[in-house]
Amino acid sequence: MRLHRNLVFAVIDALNLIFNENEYADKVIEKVLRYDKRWGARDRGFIAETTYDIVRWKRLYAEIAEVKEPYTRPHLFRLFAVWCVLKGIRIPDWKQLEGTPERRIKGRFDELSKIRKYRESIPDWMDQLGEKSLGDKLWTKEIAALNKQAEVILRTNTLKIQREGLGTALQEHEIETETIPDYPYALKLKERKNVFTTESFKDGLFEVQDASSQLVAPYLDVKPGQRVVDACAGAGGKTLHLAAQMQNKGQLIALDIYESKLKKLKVRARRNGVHNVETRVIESNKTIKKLHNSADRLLLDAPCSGLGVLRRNPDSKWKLVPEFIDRIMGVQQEILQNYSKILKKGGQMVYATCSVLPQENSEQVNQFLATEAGTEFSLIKENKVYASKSGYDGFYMALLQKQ
Ligand SMILES: C[S@@+](CC[C@H](N)C(=O)[O-])C[C@H]1O[C@@H](n2cnc3c(N)ncnc32)[C@H](O)[C@@H]1O
Repeated sequence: MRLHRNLVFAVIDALNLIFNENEYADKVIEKVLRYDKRWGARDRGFIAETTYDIVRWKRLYAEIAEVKEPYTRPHLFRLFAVWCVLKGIRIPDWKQLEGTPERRIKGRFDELSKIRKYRESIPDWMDQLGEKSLGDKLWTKEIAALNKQAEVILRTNTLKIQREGLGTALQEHEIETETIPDYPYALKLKERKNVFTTESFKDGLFEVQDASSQLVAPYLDVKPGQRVVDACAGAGGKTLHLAAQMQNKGQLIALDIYESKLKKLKVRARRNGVHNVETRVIESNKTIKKLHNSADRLLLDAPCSGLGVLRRNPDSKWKLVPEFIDRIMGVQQEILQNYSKILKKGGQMVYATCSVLPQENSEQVNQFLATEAGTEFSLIKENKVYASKSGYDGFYMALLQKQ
């Protein structure tokens, strides 16, 4: 691979913003990709993938390169040099990369790879928490799987097209896909491509949604004509799936505490041809009270640590702190206790997270069932989805019924 100076400089700029200015990786990549309109798909792919790679392996690379935060530009070039050597890319004769100690880098890599927190490039606290929560064997496998680059998975919008038709439509844009057994709406891209510029996307024929996330809406078993509440709807990834499962019939109420997210949901709903969704911002407990005892189905896609989706958000490894997980666990229990009142008698709800930690998942459900609010509920089934077993994101979902 021949390295192009302007692309590498864009990567260095991106790393500076992510590591030193604490900006979000996805936003930074959007920003640097706007530097030069002439860059083609391969150039853009190089910038995005190299930046994500170095973000993912920050701790390991920094240990190898012997650099500490805040990183100066020469430090960032040293991280980049480690990336080149470990990828087997010839170091160009640029002055920023002069004297790269290739053999030492390989030696340090072999040595550090024996220790999980370096090999998997994670903070000490995360390694300890993962091991304590999942046990040594499962955590070792899980964190390795969570460090793999996520494939691009699409969810067919069955309100507009069936999966086979979507595959054919994408082929016309030279996008090759394959189905995934046991995921009835999913198409996996055979090769990473930008799907957002296709007519099929603009026409709302699909959404980009990980395979594990596609399990959540069907778990709630919604029916056309029901009254369904999605209480932590965000920008609506699962709301749109619920609407498709309801065949656009019935009432779907999408709630969130952030209006900005619900605005995005409305744009996506229009594109998807979803007509049965109404958004409401949760301004106070009054918004919830008005809905008490009214829903046939309720989705609680709770805010969480996001430990199950590290493949797609590797910068979370450096932005997450244990105090956030402690705080969000309190919010999860409050959501279970307060929002479960939205369900009618006989109604069903799904509590879901994109975390693999039992304390955010089954332990929250058990704790809820042991409280007064939980006495009316029983657990029907739960699914603990591990990246190391499924090959997709880590997720949790529990189906509960109100007596
Ligand atoms: C896991 S995300 C939802 C993702 C979304 N359901 C999707 O499929 O795209 C959790 C959402 O909960 C929202 N949230 C956080 N605290 C909340 C609360 N107390 N009540 C309702 N929603 C909350 C966040 O704004 C965020 O959008």
